[in-house]
Amino acid sequence: MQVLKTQGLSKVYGAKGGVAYHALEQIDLSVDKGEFVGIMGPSGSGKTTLLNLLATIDKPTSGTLEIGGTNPVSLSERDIALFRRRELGFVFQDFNLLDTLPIKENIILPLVLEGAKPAVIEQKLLPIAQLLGIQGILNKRTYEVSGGQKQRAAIARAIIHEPSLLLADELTGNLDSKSAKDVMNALQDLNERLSATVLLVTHDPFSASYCKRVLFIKDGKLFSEIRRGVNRQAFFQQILDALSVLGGNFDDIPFARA
Ligand SMILES: Nc1ncnc2c1ncn2[C@@H]1O[C@H](COP(=O)(O)OP(=O)(O)OP(=O)(O)O)[C@@H](O)[C@H]1O
Repeated sequence: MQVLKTQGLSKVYGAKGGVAYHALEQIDLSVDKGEFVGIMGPSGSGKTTLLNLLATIDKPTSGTLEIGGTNPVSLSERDIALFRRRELGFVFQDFNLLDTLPIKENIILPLVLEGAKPAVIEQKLLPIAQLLGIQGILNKRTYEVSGGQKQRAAIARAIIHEPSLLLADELTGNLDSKSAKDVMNALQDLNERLSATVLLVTHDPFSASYCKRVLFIKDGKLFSEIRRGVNRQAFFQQILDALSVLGGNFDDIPFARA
């Protein structure tokens, strides 16, 4: 079953009056339920632009977009906000947890916003917390837990309402290598055990090596695609090779890590 489909998706900045800049051109992308897809590309290649379109934060100049069978571009502002809340989960580089709330309250927020009953909330919370290895920190405040634990809590919050698609933006960017590994292993478990559909935008070949498929974009166009076999380390090497063919400017790539 297809969760995400784009056809000819394009974004031109400054089209009205200013100098037109084609940030994304004719992106055809399709992601099935349960896939774990990475998007990589040099600085300025259009990754954030693509993510903003998929996140329904920005609208395409042309082309079509479907998430879970709905074209969000056709919805009213109010319905887009609801669509985003129900159909999408977000994980960001800087966690975006609310420091005034305990970890548990942060995680259950999407269900509280939906008016779910306390019993239903408890029923959904524990299995996800266990899967992500954070059941022991649910009553702690955000300042009492590590960066890796914060990010795993953010992943739990992004998935607890069972969205069609989980969008992750540089989710290991603020983590040391041990925490990054824990977070990526947790995300992989989530993808495999719950068939969660994940789309990850990253500069980091180590994080990307956890994906089953990585797409590379360059100058706003899809450039190439590689699929992972059984061996993650071998895929890491394939990603490095693909990046060197891609060229361009990559900031802070930790080439040594596998
Ligand atoms: N609001 C905007 N107006 C005009 N040009 C923009 C705007 N936002 C992005 N761009 C341009 O579009 C291109 C793609 O930008 P985008 O932020 O999507 O790249 P990126 O791949 O995410 O880069 P990075 O890895 O550095 O974050 C860049 O050349 C950028 O300068």
